Amino acid sequence: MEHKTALKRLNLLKGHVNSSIDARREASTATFDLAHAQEVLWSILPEGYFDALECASELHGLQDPSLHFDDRDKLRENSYDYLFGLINKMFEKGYTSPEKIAENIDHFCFTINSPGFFDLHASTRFMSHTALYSKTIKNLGTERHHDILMESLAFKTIGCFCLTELGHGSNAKGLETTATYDKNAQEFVINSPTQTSMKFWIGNLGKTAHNAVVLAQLLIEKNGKLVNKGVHCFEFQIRDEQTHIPLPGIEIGDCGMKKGLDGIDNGWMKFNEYRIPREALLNRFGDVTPEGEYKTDIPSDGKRFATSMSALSGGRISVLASTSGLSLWACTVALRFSAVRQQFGPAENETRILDYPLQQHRLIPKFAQSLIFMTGANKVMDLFLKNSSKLFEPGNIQTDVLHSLSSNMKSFITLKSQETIADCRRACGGHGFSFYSLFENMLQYNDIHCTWEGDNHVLRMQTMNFMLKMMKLASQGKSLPQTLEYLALGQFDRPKFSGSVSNTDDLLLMMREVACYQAIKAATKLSSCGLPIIEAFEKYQHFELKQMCETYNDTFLHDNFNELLAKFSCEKTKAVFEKLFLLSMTLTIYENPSVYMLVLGEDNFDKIDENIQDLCAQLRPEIIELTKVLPIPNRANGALGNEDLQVYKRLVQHFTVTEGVTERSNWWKKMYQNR
Ligand SMILES: Cc1cc2nc3c(=O)[nH]c(=O)nc-3n(C[C@H](O)[C@H](O)[C@H](O)COP(=O)(O)OP(=O)(O)OC[C@H]3O[C@@H](n4cnc5c(N)ncnc54)[C@H](O)[C@@H]3O)c2cc1C
Repeated sequence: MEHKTALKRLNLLKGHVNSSIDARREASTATFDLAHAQEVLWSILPEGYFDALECASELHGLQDPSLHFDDRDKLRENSYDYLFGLINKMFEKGYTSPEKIAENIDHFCFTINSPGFFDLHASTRFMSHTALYSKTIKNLGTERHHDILMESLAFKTIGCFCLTELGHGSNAKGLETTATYDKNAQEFVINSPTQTSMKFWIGNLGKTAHNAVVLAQLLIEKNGKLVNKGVHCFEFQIRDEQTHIPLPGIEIGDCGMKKGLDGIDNGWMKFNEYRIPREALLNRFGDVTPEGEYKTDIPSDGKRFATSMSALSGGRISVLASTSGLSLWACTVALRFSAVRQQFGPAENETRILDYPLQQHRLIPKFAQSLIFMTGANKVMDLFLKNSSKLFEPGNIQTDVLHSLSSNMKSFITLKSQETIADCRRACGGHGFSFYSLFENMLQYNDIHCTWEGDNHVLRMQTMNFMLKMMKLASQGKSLPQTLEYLALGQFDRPKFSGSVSNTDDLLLMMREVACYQAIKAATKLSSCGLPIIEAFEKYQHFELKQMCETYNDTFLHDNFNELLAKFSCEKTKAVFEKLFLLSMTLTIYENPSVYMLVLGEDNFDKIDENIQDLCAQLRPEIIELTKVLPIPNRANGALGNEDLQVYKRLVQHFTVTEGVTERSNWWKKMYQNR
């Protein structure tokens, strides 16, 4: 989309910005071209990002998420209103349609991340319904599931995706729900045979979903015995259309109190001999004939299951986009607040806390790092969309590359974002603890990003396995996927750094060499420790193997940002982004001394500290204007982070609109009982 159109739309979302003295002062010190910076950065966003935001801005009551502090039930209702309101507006304006979404569900999901700035619960609903439920029908279903797919994409049927059970989540192959084929009735009988087999944690299930995709062990009868054909997906109705009560044979409930994300109804479900038609099986990769015979083109149960699950990477990539957005959002709020907040110094003109080097060191490097995360997330989205039509092709290496890359990135970035958001909250002192700062919302939402769409540690193990396979290819001189080409450097010894720690090319080369060295070191450790491979893998998972994965992540992210720098045509603007790039690399090195100290040597490592200080000081005059480069709607920045920097005025506005703030409590008499 044209940058001008995007800017117009983002301005729509700003509301009226009354420029304050603080805001004018900060804008006056910046040296880069804001419009050019936006043009470059927004060019990597998925097409349609601003369509969804524009529709969101037109919905009543969505002006400021920090004014939404309803009770649990109201939050849930509101998030549904938002979901339906937004999608209907997008249909009305012709920005999308059920048919367009069907062409590429992942693309739709990537664009629908943006309205999350207004309501994170509604974003979750979109994801549970579209990225999990509808997408599974599309990927694993066939022609016979077309109508139900289109109903779901028209948002007439709301669905949920039921993999996790009380006893199993990560180990999906171990789940216990059964689907036994009854050839006389040509039906499957769904059962929850044990307490631990009840479906659990399922988003949209507790109170709202009409239908479900349920994963269950498929059992068919052969020679008088039940044979398990492994985990398969089934799509069926779970609630009565007239009463919304669960159908006979199904029990559904709410998972109860959670540590947050109350606007989404996570639910549990138990089956007691619940019968569904044979056609409910999503039969793209395996089918049961009416006579009860199992048919498949992929005979290996393991391969069939892996193929079925492979397209779920899209959900994980949405998490990447969301977590990097949350991290930048938190930095924006904390930086803007810090540019106004004054503590100590001369009585008549106290110092702004962002002018203290300490506050700069806490926030500016995190901003740089989060920006690198965001560009990396968008790169993976782009790669995924370009390859999405081929992801199911047998033997397509790109499927494994994308799966391992996105798993690895999710495992590191969600955790770093969590630290960043928590740091930003503390960097705002007491006001960071206020609901109106929005940090608590961000923290809760990002926290679950570390677990859903695959537990971070479990995901990282999958990357470890893939990388070890790639190491074998590298040792045989075979070609490698582009993201892992550095493995061919053959860096057996610890690299020796001879460049300058202020030169991004030198640091980038070092990062690649270190990543290769760490991978060779990990593979050598595994093969030489004398343990069986599985034991060795488990023993070194948290050490050498983790470092192999972390340096892969660092290398991918910084290589990618380096490519983006080539898109800047304005030298002054490029210079500012080069500083951010150097700062992010420097922070990465600083945060991982056990890997980088021996490579750089003590003297160079000391210079890293100095570089952080210098770069923060150089970026201080730019940083508040830099927050405007982000595609975050201003209205979503709560009381502390508005672009107009009128922090105190907004805080007072926020806490005074809360119902009953100045009223006497209804238990006030108790205050007098001891008198
Ligand atoms: C709010 C919320 C919404 C959700 N929505 C859905 C949904 O819509 N649909 C759905 O199907 N599921 C959903 N889930 C479930 C979620 O996907 C799982 O909780 C997640 O995949 C982690 O699985 P688990 O709970 O089985 O964790 P576990 O695998 O039991 O993990 C527990 C701990 O054990 C560790 N661990 C596990 N295996 C190993 C190993 N081999 N070696 C070493 N350590 C290990 C993990 O790292 C983790 O720290 C949701 C969960 C939540 C909380």
